[in-house]
Amino acid sequence: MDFRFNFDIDENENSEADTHFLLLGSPKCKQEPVEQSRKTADAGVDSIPRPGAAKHQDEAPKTKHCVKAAKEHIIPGDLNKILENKVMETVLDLYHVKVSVLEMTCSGDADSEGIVSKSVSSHSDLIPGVYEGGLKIWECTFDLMDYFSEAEIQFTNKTVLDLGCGAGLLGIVALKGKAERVHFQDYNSTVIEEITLPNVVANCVNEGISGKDRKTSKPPAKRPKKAEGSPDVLTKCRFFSGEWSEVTQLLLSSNKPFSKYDIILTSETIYNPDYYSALHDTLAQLLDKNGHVYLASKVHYFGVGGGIYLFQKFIEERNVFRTSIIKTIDQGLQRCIMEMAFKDSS
Ligand SMILES: C[S@@+](CC[C@H](N)C(=O)[O-])C[C@H]1O[C@@H](n2cnc3c(N)ncnc32)[C@H](O)[C@@H]1O
Repeated sequence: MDFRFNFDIDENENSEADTHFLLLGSPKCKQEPVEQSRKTADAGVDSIPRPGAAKHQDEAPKTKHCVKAAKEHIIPGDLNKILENKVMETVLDLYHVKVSVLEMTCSGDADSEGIVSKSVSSHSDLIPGVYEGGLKIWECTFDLMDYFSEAEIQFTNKTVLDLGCGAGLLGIVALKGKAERVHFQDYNSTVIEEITLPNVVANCVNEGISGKDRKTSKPPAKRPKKAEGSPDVLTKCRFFSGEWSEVTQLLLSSNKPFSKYDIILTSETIYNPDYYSALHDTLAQLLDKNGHVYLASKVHYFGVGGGIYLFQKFIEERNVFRTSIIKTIDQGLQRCIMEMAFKDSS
């Protein structure tokens, strides 16, 4: 699969994105004098470099940056609404929304962030701080799915987070593996509403698409069958959008009971070193003390700068987690699967 990066957003485009966010009123925009920025930069969890923040604080006397606020997405009562107008295709026996059709049909309220049109018009799969790639299924998702089968990873009765979920296939596999709870997080609310939630419903709700269709992947079902009956599986799920530190705060401060995750799954989320601090702190705050993170990544993201060894070094310097590379995939761009657990876990 060919991916397009766009990390050279010109000033106008960036400010347009910020204005757009302001008009929507969803993300919080903070304006900090440089001294304040420096203070928070030394302060650990709150010092997270936010998507959209200037890379080098010294170059920006005042940093105005938008933080994509966290939101929990309420699952609509009428599940058929979620599948309405969706064209699905299959991969590895899983159904997912066909993005090329979504690109032609999704606008207005359905794409209030404007990320579908921005991604198409900029020919880009990543627009930092605006769109973080969740409309597409990235190849390391499949590496991680293969690894689950090979290593016989058990999800039964586990609490699982699919972090940076995009299509949500990893969380869907965990749901099918009888996880007790699965939460899905993506940066973009459009991704959660137009991709992740429909995929969960199509794959998991009362066989939203019939088991018969599922076995014959040719031709793929274009439209999911109606979701019928009690959507028990959805009572196990929660869906969140927003920047990682904001989602963490929302989960930890919410009135709803929250227990930490036994397993956090995350694929292709370490391409941008600016986000490492936020990602590290999110994992540290949300993982159960005996939990495991399974992270899949390319060895290096050309043009962006991140990669598995850079992230591993970052993690080791923080001295909270132990890491091990448990699989290397050598076809095409080299890719890896890394496992993480707390240093002091049993
Ligand atoms: C390249 S996509 C990968 C999507 C999916 N995991 C896959 O493998 O197909 C990266 C994902 O990480 C999430 N992400 C990246 N940076 C983020 C940030 N700073 N805060 C929250 N989510 C972020 C986005 O939601 C996005 O879906």
